[in-house]
Amino acid sequence: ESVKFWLWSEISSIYFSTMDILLACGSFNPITNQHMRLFELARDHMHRTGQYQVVSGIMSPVSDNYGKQGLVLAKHRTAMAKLALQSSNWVTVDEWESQQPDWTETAVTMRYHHEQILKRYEQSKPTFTSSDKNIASLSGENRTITDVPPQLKLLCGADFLDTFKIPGMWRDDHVEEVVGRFGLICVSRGALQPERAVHESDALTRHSGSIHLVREWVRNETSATEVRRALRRGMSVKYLIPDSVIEYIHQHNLYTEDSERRNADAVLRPLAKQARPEF
Ligand SMILES: Nc1ncnc2c1ncn2[C@@H]1O[C@H](COP(=O)(O)OP(=O)(O)OP(=O)(O)O)[C@@H](O)[C@H]1O
Ligand SMILES: NC(=O)c1ccc[n+]([C@@H]2O[C@H](COP(=O)(O)O)[C@@H](O)[C@H]2O)c1
Repeated sequence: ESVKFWLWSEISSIYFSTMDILLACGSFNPITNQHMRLFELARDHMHRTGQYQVVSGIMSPVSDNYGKQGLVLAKHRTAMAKLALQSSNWVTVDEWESQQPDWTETAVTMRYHHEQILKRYEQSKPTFTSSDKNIASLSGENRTITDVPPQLKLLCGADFLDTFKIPGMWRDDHVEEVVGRFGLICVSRGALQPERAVHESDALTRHSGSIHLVREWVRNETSATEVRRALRRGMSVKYLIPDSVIEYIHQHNLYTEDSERRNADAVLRPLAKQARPEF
């Protein structure tokens, strides 16, 4: 009986779940342990619904012309993220966004990754007989559902959700696209109230079925800003970010009074770009 139950639960989880790929966009200036925890928390949450199988995660550092104060070069932010994520067997860093000549809207980054996923899916899709059409392989954690391509979802923290309501920060059609077409997983952050952010936005409420709110019970208020502040003051950031990243920062003398002044008077690129009437 227990074998029967096990088989049933295995097969049903394959048949009834959707494969998901999580994409986190941000400065990662520098990457922190909590950035990596976001992926773990989101994956556990999605698996517990019984409806989603998270197969991989992508971290996409923003490009140099984002205009955020203290932003160090993308090549360093990417290198640090790669060092940190050496410890993950399912999350990788993607450089496409960081290498674009101008800052890229998150909806556009999502379109790019969505296309890449579809391409890879089409290339790797095996052919099936009608009887085994849904199951490609059933081998431990590598099982795949092949008649539906993986879905891309945006992964973020609660402060990201709050940026949707900042005037001029997001185009309405991009919010629709990110949330409605793709879907969003938002992890709580400190005292922020993501439920309220959804409630107070008509667009987010309309698509609340595609928004997954994850509660982080071990409240962790690590922020890259605080990490940079500690580094400038010569204080320890050990256990907030991986040792390999600390070493990289010291080797390249990355976070200094000077680096923090970078973009100090700049307008954030989304605000400047979206303010242009022809855009
Ligand atoms: N402690 C945290 N809890 C939940 N989400 C977080 C946390 N830190 C970062 N995030 C999320 O990670 C993503 C990338 O964040 P980002 O690179 O801006 O880091 P940050 O720590 O917020 O940086 P900064 O302090 O410079 O604003 C965002 O979606 C953000 O909400
Ligand atoms: N209109 C948009 O697409 C839009 C606006 C603001 C921020 N973002 C993105 O959100 C992320 C925010 O990162 P930070 O929290 O580091 O500022 C970045 O990846 C940025 O590109 C997108």
